[in-house]
Amino acid sequence: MLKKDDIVEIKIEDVTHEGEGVGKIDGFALFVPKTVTGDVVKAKVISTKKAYGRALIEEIITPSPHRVEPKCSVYDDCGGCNLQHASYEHQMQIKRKIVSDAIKRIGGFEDVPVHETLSADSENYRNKMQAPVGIIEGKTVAGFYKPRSHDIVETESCTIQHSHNNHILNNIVKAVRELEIPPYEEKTGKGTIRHIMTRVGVATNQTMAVIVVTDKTFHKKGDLVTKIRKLLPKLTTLVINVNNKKTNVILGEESQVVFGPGYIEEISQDITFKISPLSFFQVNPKGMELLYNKAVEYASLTGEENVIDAYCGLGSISLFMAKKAREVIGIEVVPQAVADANENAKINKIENVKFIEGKAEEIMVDLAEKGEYNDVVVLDPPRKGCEESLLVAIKRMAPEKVVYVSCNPSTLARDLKILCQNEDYKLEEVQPVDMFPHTGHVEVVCKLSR
Ligand SMILES: C[S@@+](CC[C@H](N)C(=O)[O-])C[C@H]1O[C@@H](n2cnc3c(N)ncnc32)[C@H](O)[C@@H]1O
Repeated sequence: MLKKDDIVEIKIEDVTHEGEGVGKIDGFALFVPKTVTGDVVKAKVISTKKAYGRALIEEIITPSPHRVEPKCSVYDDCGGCNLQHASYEHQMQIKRKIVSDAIKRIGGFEDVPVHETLSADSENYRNKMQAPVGIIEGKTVAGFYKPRSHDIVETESCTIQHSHNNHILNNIVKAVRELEIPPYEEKTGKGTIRHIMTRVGVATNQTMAVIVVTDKTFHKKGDLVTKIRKLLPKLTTLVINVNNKKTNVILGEESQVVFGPGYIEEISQDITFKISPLSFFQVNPKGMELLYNKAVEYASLTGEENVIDAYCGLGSISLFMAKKAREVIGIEVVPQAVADANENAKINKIENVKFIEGKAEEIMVDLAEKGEYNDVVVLDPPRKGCEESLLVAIKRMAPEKVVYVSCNPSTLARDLKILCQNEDYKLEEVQPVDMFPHTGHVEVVCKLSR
């Protein structure tokens, strides 16, 4: 039985859905971050449970043929990426296997085709950055957390971020540092600046910065705005967001637009999207197009269909589908996202969509009880997946097609199993899409038919 501080030699046999390598010692599973299948490493055990433990690399004895030199200078410490040490080709194989394993093990589907992972941009692809601000050795810094901690790793040039995001972050941190505005300290609850969020409209070149603070009337606010305007003359909008709660949630509910419109726009396949600070928008615009085109293909639209887009965010899938369907109804819980969705329909002169604000599980149950019929239901829930009541409501509604988009293969497989119980639906095919290169995350789109 292994115990903490043991040093072991281990061959890595697989990579988990969290992007960690895993091997076995006498049947005991050991998870070793930043390893890849085929590595043989010397590792130090840092924690153990009954059937598994975690260990950190001490030395790479034999590197896997899939191992490459990470591009990022802070990769070893940072918790943002965890697969940069694997060749990009191999990352795509890892992700396909993660999806395929979940579909088989959790969903119980043996013979469903899981296609090769689709990929678009793999470097500087992220259009959104959320960086915590803190102090290291007396210096104000921003970056990302170390794995499983809230210790900040200073990051000036994140290799997966769009260059505008890095530039904006560095300059706002410079301004905060020069003005000596205190960063928020989680332990004491003191200080002002909590996070800096930046967003880029890649096709429009519009940029947004959101500074998350504990108090909207903070000392030197005017000086900070003046400095930011000087350092970042091309920044198109600046928003102050107030979050004074003891919470891991980054954005608070109150936002104040300092200059510009308070949102940015992105254009994708001739559709313009207005994106507000609190609205969800896919982080990899090129990957997003691959994903949505596949979702539209799986919906098999002919122009006659009524579609429900549950968990619609600011209406992105709804608008993609609306061009090829009779009508689309989007359902979304965040009021600002619904406001954006309505605005987006208007901007793009798309009239066959409507958006309902509320919880998808409640609205779908309601629609099913009223006997509403729809031809296609699209699901794109957050990581925790769908409520069972929503899946049962879909089965009552009995649309011909369900298109399930997910960023979590485990909850996806759990939900697919429920949809396919009693052969109500058949899972036809599964398409992984690499929306998050160099991290363990993967997006999936599935086609189900009655
Ligand atoms: C993964 S995002 C997908 C958004 C959109 N389909 C897209 O591709 O941009 C999930 C969305 O579900 C929303 N959401 C979370 N819980 C919800 C619920 N119970 N009912 C409706 N929407 C919900 C979130 O606010 C978010 O906009």
